Amino acid sequence: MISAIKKFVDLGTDASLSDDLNRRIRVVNMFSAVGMTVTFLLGFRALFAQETFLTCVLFSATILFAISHKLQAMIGAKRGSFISATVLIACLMSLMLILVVTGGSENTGPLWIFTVPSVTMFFTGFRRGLMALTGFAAVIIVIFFTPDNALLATEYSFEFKTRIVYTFITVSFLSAVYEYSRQRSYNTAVYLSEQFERQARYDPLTTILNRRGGQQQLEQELSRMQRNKKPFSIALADIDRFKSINDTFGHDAGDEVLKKVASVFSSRLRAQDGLSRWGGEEFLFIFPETNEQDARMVTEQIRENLSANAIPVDNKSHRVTSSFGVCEITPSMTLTTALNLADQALYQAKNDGRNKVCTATEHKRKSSR
Ligand SMILES: Nc1nc2c(ncn2[C@@H]2O[C@H](COP(=O)(O)OP(=O)(O)OP(=O)(O)O)[C@@H](O)[C@H]2O)c(=O)[nH]1
Repeated sequence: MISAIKKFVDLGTDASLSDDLNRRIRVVNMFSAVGMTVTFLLGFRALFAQETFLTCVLFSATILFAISHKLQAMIGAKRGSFISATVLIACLMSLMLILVVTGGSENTGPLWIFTVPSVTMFFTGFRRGLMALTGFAAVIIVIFFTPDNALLATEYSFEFKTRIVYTFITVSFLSAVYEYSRQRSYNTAVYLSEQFERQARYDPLTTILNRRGGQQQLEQELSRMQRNKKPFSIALADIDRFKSINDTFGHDAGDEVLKKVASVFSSRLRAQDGLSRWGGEEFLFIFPETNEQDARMVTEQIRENLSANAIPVDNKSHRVTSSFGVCEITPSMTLTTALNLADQALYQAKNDGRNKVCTATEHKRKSSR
């Protein structure tokens, strides 16, 4: 029973949608359930009281509430939720207009229209809600104040009608203010969480991904490889004798060099490749769907490009080189193993005299000699 209710309420929600949209979809579903139940029970009561018109209206509303619930799943979440919310609001407003025109039980029908502002605002948002409520208020005014009560099937005092209209406008205004500030707060919260997420993944100095961002990229690439079974490669790069740049020209010049090296590295990459700052003067490259030999070739071009062009900082040219360790990752390998192999290859490149590229296979061959 509980799982059936949960299924009904969750219909149309999806983890890929925003929390706000999923929440709206759930509320639309709950509202459909309440609308269906209430109109169905009232429809039965009207049937036994032999009020044919009211019975038809209420049962039609039950059907519309049920349709609005199904629409979300049929049309696809975002558009479906918009259409089903529109059907719900249209259904609610039509019921309210009938209550206003007929007076409902002992002329208390118009009191129900106060449910409209909050529901409309919540389901349709500030702008559309404001337009829908303005239209609804205009129709109510026309129904109430058409000369000789021509559009009313009952009679209300002038005082009652004006009070209802004033109060409705006030409640609508308050609901609009509430929805507006709710939307603003939600947008601010989303903006801040995106900023925090960005700060947590990017390196402020070089503006490329930091280690955390690189690690996430690696995990994404690993799961992609597990799906398509195509190996990919990584390369660890470490700037050669970077300490001497800091010691000779100062830490600020060192920072500038790091920024420029990151930009030289990025400029040689394909759109699908990844680059992150893995540590102080260490960088990680990810080459999707690339075997070790091809990754070696690309890395060799990057190495050549860096060493061939001096980096200008504070009117001085710095010849900067880097060593690289390349490793191909196969489906049977863990990331830790691959990073260790790339690290060992990198230190082999350092031992071989720096400004070199060494692959994990080459390192293995050399160390087994
Ligand atoms: N300016 C600057 N320096 C950094 C940063 N992060 C790490 N470093 C420096 O990078 C230097 C790395 O030096 P080492 O690990 O000794 O290696 P190296 O001098 O590059 O020599 P090899 O790696 O052996 O070629 C250290 O002096 C760190 O202080 C940074 O963000 N900015």
